[in-house]
Amino acid sequence: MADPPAAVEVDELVVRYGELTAVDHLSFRADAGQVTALLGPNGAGKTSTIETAEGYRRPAAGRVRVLGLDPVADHAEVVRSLGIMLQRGGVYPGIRPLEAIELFAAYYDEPLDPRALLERVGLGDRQSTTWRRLSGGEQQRLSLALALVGRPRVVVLDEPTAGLDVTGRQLVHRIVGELRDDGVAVLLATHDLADAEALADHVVIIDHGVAVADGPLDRILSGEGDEIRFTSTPGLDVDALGGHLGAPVEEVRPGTYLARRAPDPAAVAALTAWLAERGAALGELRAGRQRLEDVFVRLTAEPTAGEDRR
Ligand SMILES: Nc1ncnc2c1ncn2[C@@H]1O[C@H](COP(=O)(O)OP(=O)(O)OP(=O)(O)O)[C@@H](O)[C@H]1O
Repeated sequence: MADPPAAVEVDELVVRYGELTAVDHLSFRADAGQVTALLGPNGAGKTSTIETAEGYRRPAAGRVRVLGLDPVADHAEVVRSLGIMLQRGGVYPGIRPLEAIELFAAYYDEPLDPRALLERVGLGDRQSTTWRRLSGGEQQRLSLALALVGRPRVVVLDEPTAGLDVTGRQLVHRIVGELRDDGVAVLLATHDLADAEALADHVVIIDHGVAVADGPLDRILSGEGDEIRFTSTPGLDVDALGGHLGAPVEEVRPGTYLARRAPDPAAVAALTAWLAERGAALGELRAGRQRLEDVFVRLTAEPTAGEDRR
């Protein structure tokens, strides 16, 4: 059976600025009821891709479809189905949160209730403060509310937790979870890899305009699978430990170790017994599943001269 149409489909997309190719034959899809994280170092091409999906930029080649529509040719229709959380403003500085939400709500046939939405983003007690006097985190919350008011089927969040306190961050996490449960496609561009690891179902990592990883989060984190990563006292005898485990062990950073063997319970037991015999500490222990940050760094690190990308 054919796959259902993607909420966002990026197909061999090329975006150029003069001589510079910012996005270079990029393909990926974001589906309904899923959070798709778009990750990449500064200048990787994330914003260029998102702006093309929003219809603000024309592809030099390839194409983008949002709910099967062309974001440039069908702009008005795409904008009605798309909720975009802008990083900065986009509203008149003298406007108050409730007014802003009511103003945006007027564009839609069946908007969410503005007062309830204001409460949902934790701004119930900021109704009469003007935008310019809201704190940075409060402005972020209002931007999120404005993205949601039209009940969008696709939501684009650009750094939604940047500058938010712990409560604000938890609130964004909860709302993203609710959107996913409601069948909304969420496209999340972020540099916060802990956020991406906590929220994403699907991950696309871009580097120099090219996808260097694209797949379900679980598959990306399981990677080659055959490794145990742990932290302990720096300077452990890795050769002796390797002999004990029957696999090479490397101290990848002072106090962070990688044992290249299948992370079965026997191997973990052998490792912890070896550490206990020497009175060595055990900090973080990751068996099989890598951290998204480690995968990201490995895939996007610039190779130094004479070194291959691993
Ligand atoms: N309007 C523009 N004119 C010229 N070059 C641009 C323009 N916009 C982006 N670029 C360049 O295109 C490349 C990709 O930029 P883009 O903003 O898409 O990356 P990004 O992944 O969103 O980066 P960041 O994480 O820093 O926001 C960069 O080299 C950037 O300098």
